[in-house]
Amino acid sequence: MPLLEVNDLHIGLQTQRGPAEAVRGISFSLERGETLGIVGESGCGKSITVMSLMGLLPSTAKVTGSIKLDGQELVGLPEKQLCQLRGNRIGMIFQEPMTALNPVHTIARQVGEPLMLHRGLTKAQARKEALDLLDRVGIPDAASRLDAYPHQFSGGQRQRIGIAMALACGPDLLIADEPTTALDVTIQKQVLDLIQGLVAEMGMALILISHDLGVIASSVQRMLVMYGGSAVESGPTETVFADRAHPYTRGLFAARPALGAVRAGRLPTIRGSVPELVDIPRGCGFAGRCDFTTDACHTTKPPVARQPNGHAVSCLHLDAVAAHATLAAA
Ligand SMILES: Nc1ncnc2c1ncn2[C@@H]1O[C@H](COP(=O)(O)OP(=O)(O)OP(=O)(O)O)[C@@H](O)[C@H]1O
Repeated sequence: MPLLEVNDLHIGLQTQRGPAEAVRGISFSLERGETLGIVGESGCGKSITVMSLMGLLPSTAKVTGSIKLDGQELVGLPEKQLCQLRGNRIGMIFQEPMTALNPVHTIARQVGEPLMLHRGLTKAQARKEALDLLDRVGIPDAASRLDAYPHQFSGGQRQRIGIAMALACGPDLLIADEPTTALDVTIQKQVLDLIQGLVAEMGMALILISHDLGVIASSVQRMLVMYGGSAVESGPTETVFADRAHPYTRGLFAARPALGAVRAGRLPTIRGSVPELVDIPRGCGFAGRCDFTTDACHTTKPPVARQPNGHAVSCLHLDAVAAHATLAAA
């Protein structure tokens, strides 16, 4: 049985322009210790998808479909039971570390709290464990800083504290939502290396959200490309990188600056922008921006074409896209 199994997940939200679907029938699974990256432009539904795994959606959100953790259904689970999973079986690292940290509590209390709540440790035991964790994530001189407050740390150190909190109870699944985006470029790699090292060491499964394809390439075994609340392409990372079968995936790769390359002219962009939720076409979400669109794309949801190696693509015009790619490469 997979550790996580998401099946036909739909998430409806209330927006200023009325109710709309932010996630439109997404399915994926994750084995124990497996790593999955989710990519896509801002507003594609990446965060909403992982928030639903944590039971952290707005109370007005309507969720249908299934999310199973070790076979246990999470959709519809009462808040009290979801709370027992959050921070215990599932840990989350947020883009902005202060999302997880409370500015008025010491870091010893914040890192130790999940251990008292979920593992029944005493205050003294939790403090000792917090010290070990803070050492492990690289907080210098952690013993003398246990009673310091979040604002007394740098951004990179705050993210390390957030990582210590997420890992405190040894979760089976770690979710990292753009964990380095808010940090200085100089420390982004250190924090990413720390997460990767801990994931490997602790044998956790990882879901990493990133808009940086370089980060995805170096960090995860499988990837899922999201657009308009749907998975347009997914599969082993190297296969998706090699094939780029969906026009949206191709657009993301084309818009990526090549490392060390001398740029001649402007970088290509994907024309148009991510539509508002209420404006996403009924058929393929990408229809409004795609060069291969026909009338059918606006009305027909493309079926998923799945290869034996797990590479899956949803597009009505796969042959035309592939032929165009071959011509462009020649
Ligand atoms: N609480 C909410 N109420 C209404 N709409 C929301 C809410 N949260 C997110 N949305 C909308 O849902 C869509 C998906 O948002 P989401 O944050 O999941 O995107 P994302 O792909 O993670 O982007 P980013 O990288 O910017 O976080 C967006 O159109 C967003 O405006």
